[in-house]
Amino acid sequence: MDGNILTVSNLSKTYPQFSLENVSFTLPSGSIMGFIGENGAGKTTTLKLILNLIRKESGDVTLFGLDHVRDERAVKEQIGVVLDDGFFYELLRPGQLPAVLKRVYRSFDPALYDSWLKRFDLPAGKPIKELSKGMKMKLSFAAALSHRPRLLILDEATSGLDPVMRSEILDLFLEFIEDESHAVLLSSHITSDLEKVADYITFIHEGHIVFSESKDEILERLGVLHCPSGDFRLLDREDVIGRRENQFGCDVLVHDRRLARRKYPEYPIDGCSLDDIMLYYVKGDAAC
Ligand SMILES: Nc1ncnc2c1ncn2[C@@H]1O[C@H](COP(=O)(O)OP(=O)(O)OP(=O)(O)O)[C@@H](O)[C@H]1O
Repeated sequence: MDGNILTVSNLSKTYPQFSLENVSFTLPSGSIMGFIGENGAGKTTTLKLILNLIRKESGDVTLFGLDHVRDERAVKEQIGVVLDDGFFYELLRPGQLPAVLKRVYRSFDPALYDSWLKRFDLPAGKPIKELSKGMKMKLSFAAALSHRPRLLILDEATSGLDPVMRSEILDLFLEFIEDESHAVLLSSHITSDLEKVADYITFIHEGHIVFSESKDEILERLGVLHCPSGDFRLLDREDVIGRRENQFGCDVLVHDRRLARRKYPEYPIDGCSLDDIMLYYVKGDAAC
């Protein structure tokens, strides 16, 4: 296996009104990747394709050096999954889950599961359907972590949690990847969380990958230039990702803020956030 826990190559899937086209990215061991994109961009579809929960049309997915379809059992044994679309065991109680989980995962560790229940303050005897959304999410984490996976795949898994619990889960991710042989892939709309913990950001827009890059590099490179609306046409189009008009003029997301500072010293240029980047790509207008 190379240094990547996950390699996705040219993954495609077509629904009647949506297609995911040639999605490719790699997730190195020892890292956390944030998967971002607007509602309906294709995040859940990509994660479900990786997990072989839905059938791909074309492309390859390799996890731990294994093929995700041919070696599905061995691959699943090493993944912890938390999806946002409900918990499957509503009628059971947390204390009854080990009986189910040990049939699914050979390496399921009941003592480890109990320790997660305690750490998350979860009642073993309460029916799952009576737990709050946040408690169900925490229970999903306990279940996902108790077979000692090497990769966590999480779809909007922190959105129902309060800020204190979210911060605890983010610390848990950092702890999880510490030994360099684990990794986390998480989709989230809470980009401030990703700014705190992600090493890489993969941005998907309308079924296409816009970029998959080191978070620090992307946040250091891109910037927002402010100019009077009439001056926008003076900028080289190749420097511009998108622009937004406001009452004071025009804000322009540029590919390289250092280069833009040299080329356009008359205009102020700021750094940008992941939210800015999504907003300009999704809603920004690049036309003069
Ligand atoms: N089973 C399906 N049949 C038809 N279309 C589907 C199906 N599942 C998803 N889609 C469509 O695929 C597109 C991408 O959906 P997906 O759930 O992957 O987006 P997402 O990026 O996870 O969005 P969100 O942030 O809202 O969760 C949407 O237009 C959705 O309607």
